Amino acid sequence: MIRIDNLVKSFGPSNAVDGISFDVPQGAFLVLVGPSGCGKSTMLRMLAGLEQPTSGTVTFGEKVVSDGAKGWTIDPAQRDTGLVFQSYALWPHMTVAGNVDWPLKVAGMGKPERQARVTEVLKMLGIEALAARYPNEISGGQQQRVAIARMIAPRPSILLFDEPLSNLDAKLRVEMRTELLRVHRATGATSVYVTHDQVEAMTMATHVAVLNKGRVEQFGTPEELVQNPATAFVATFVGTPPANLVPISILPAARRGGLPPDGLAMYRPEDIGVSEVPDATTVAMDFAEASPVAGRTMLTGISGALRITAVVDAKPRLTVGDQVHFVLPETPAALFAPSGERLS
Ligand SMILES: Nc1ncnc2c1ncn2[C@@H]1O[C@H](COP(=O)(O)OP(=O)(O)OP(=O)(O)O)[C@@H](O)[C@H]1O
Repeated sequence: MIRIDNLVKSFGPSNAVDGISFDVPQGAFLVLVGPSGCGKSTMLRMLAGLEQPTSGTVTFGEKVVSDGAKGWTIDPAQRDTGLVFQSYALWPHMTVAGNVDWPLKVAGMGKPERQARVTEVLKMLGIEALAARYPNEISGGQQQRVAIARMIAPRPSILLFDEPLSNLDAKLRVEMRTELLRVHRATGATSVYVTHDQVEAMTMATHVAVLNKGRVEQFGTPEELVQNPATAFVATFVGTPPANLVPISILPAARRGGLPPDGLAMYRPEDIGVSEVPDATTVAMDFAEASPVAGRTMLTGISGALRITAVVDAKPRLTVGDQVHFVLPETPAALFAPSGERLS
C-alpha cells in the first residue's frame, strides 16, 4: 500500500503540491491526471524520492519513506520503486540486454541469475530478438519496452510512470496501454501513472486522482468519476466525450424551473437530442463539427465560450454556420455552484 499524508511541495512562494492525501491499495493501478502544471510530475518525483516534500509524509507498506517535517527522504535506489519517463533515458553505449542487466548488476546479483532474469523480462515485453541491438538501432516503441523491461527487472514493488506513452504515435499508444497493464498485473506491483490524457486515465486505472492546482479534486474509480463527479472541473474533464456544463441562466424557460439561477447544469452528451426546429426545450447554438463515433454521431455546437456536445443516432444535415437546436432532458444529471462545488 502507498499512503500519502498531507503532502506539500513548495517552490518559492507557490505550492506545486498543496496538501494531498490518499491511500493506494496494494496491486492497484493509480493514475494521476490533470492539466499541465497541476503538480502530477512533482507528486511522482516525491514518490520516487527525487524530490523532498516540504511537509507531509509518504509511506510504502509500513515504512515511512519521506517525511517533509523531519526533512529526510530515503534515497531513490533504496525505495523499492522503478521509474519510467517519457524520454526513455536508455544508456546509448549499452545493448538492450546490457541496459536491462545493469540495475541487476548494481544490485549485486550473480551472473547466471542475471542472465536468466534479463531473458525472462525481455520475453515478457516481446523484445528478446533485440537483445544484442543498441538503442539507436530500435524504434521508439521498442525503446519504451526496453525502458519498461529495465524498470521491472529488479522486481520493484512500486512502478512509477511519468507520461510514458506520450512520444508514441496514436496506434502504438493504444497497444502499449494494454501491454503496460499486462506487465503491471504480471508483476503484482502497485503502479502510479502520470498523464494529462483523461482517456488513458479512464482506460487503464483501477483508481484515479484528478489533480487541479496542486490539489486532488476527486479520488475514485473511473466509473465513480464519470457517474458521480464531485466538482464541475471533474465533470468536464473526464468521459468520452466529457459531460456538458451549461449556465442555468441560458437554459430555456421550460428547463430552468426550480434551479439556482447562477448555477451550472450538467447534461451527458448521450442524454441530449437534436431537433430540426426550435421549441420550448431547445437551446440554439452555431453548429461547429460532427464526427462518427461507434456507429453514432458526435455533434458540437458553440455559442461564445460555451460548447455543447451531443451524441446522437442519425447524422443531421448541417453545415458549419447553421444553427443546431439541442433538446435538453427534463432534469440535469447534476448541478454545480458557480464555484464548481457540487449542489446535487
Ligand atoms: N523545480 C521547480 N522549480 C520551480 N517550480 C517548479 C519546479 N518543478 C515544478 N515547478 C512548478 O510546479 C508546478 C507543478 O509542476 P509539475 O511539473 O508537477 O506539473 P505537471 O502537472 O506534471 O505538468 P505537465 O503536465 O505540464 O508536466 C508548475 O507550476 C511548475 O512550474
